[in-house]
Amino acid sequence: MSKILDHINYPKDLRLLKQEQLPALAKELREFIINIVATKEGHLGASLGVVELTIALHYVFNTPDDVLVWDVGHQAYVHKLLTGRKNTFHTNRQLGGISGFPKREESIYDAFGVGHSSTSISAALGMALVSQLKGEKNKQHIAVIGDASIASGMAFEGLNHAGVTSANLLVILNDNAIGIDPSVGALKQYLTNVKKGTQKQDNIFEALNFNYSGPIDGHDLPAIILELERLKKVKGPKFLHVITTKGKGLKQAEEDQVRYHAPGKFNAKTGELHVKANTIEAPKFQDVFGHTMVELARKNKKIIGITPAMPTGSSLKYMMQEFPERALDVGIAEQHAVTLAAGMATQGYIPFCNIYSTFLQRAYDQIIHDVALQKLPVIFCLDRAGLVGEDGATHHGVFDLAYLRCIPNLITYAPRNEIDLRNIMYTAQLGLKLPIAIRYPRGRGKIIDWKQPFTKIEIGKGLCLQKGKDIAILSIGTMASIATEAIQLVSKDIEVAHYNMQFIKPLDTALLHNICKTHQTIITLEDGVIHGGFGSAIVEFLAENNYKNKISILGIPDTFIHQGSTLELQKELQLDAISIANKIKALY
Ligand SMILES: Cc1ncc(C[n+]2csc(CCOP(=O)(O)OP(=O)(O)O)c2C)c(N)n1
Ligand SMILES: CC(=O)[C@@H](O)[C@H](O)COP(=O)(O)O
Ligand SMILES: [Mg+2]
Repeated sequence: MSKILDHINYPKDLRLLKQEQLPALAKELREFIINIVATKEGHLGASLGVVELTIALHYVFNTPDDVLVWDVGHQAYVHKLLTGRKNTFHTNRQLGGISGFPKREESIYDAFGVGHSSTSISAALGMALVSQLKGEKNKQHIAVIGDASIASGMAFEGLNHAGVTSANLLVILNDNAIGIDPSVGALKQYLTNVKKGTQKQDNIFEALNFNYSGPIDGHDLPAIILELERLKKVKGPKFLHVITTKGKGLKQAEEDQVRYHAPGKFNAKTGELHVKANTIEAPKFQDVFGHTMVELARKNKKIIGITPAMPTGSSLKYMMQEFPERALDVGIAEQHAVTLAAGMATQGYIPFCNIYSTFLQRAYDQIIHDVALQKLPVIFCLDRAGLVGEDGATHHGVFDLAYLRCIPNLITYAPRNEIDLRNIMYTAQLGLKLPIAIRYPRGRGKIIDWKQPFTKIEIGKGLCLQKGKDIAILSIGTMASIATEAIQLVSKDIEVAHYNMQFIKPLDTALLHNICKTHQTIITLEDGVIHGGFGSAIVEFLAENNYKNKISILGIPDTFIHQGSTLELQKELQLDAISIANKIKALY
């Protein structure tokens, strides 16, 4: 029997359906998403939770003329299927495929590019205000934002502004009471009370001048459609509170919402996760961070762990389990996390502030103004540094070396392996006079036996990993292991020296002088942008000291890098061992 979804490619097809057909379509959409995500991986729970809401939005509103902005965008799979991407959805998040997030160049239905949270209200308000200026009276501008994302500062800034405008803005709060991990904070408590009907104080959103309605059941299609039809005719800022269940329709995803946020491969029929064969693997850097935090916190009572909404992703959850009062999830609040850490450091405590490299971009002024300028010894642990893979351009942590290196007082270090990560964490909590940023990649390292006794690392010291007279490679962080492979590939013909500089700041200038004097040709290797990053630091050193060595900078070129597996991207960017070996040969 032909399915309803077979006949739907765009919202215009959807709008031809009778309302009674929509629940069946919702079921088909869930099956479609489950079947593909089960084998191709991706974000699951969030999209399963907004199937009815997405259908209703495209059914009632005249998209793309009415604009729909998804916050974060990890929940936009249904939107993608209903807006021309059903036949390419199997390429979701893969090299050359469609993006896992809404992206303007991908579709006119993707009104705004997303990936980082809490931007939707500001973006939709911007569009709404321009509509007003253009005299477009009936156009609606809709921001769909989750309960964790709305608690972020940026979202509040947008609400605060919108409330004093007459913009045609509809903010839809998709409240499923969870982010990736359970939502936190006073706003979450407020929303829970609203749901339970026990909220005593005034409605926050009405107090901000929004025409508020809800909470309504976000899986009840007739109820949502009725309410959206009503809101379509209301002018000015409106706020609809919708209650949904993350993972709706897949038992396991409803029951273990954290795991099924992005579950990896699973059995589409049973919902069971694929269990890996029992092989001994090197740990994830994240787990090295998480377990080391616990170990250090047991001995040093002044240590505090901070994460903005990523306790599971960062593995700070281990410390949260053992020391709940000293390990804090502050919600999606990167700026707050940094300044909170700064405040704690003024009191002699030792905050480890763990933030994904890409999300720390949000808190740039806080690093400069609140931490570095005041020489506060905050320990930044920058997770997901370098290429992150399938999340793509919005999430690669490739800018940090460049954006941190120019900040005075900030020590910047990239561990070569798991043991170095442990040791620098140990070193940092012994007491530094300055802040330090420690950046490490997503995923597994290479050392199975990583839990070695702690050793102090000398700040500002690089390492000679291999001597060689012909060419010197200067690597940073985990790129060292790719450099090692490349050197092996050419070792029959070329003697390549390998230095892992460890610190981008302060640079080991004594070692650099030595390298420049003994090697005519130098290659720098980093998993960050080549403009302003590690290689640039070495070029500056050469220029400042009048060295005339031949130098080649390998890293991320001056362009945004799309999605793909990290290995695929490394090959494409010629940052894999074979490409680097070829580069060495070409320079020899
Ligand atoms: C600035 C920023 N910080 C952190 C994240 C990581 N992140 C992605 S989704 C998410 C949770 C979002 O929760 P919510 O808004 O409630 O949406 P839901 O997943 O429940 O639909 C987080 C923390 C991000 N994308 N952007
Ligand atoms: C949408 C989003 O920002 C997160 O879900 C992100 O995809 C998590 O990335 P990791 O899988 O690397 O934790
Ligand atoms: Mg949520």
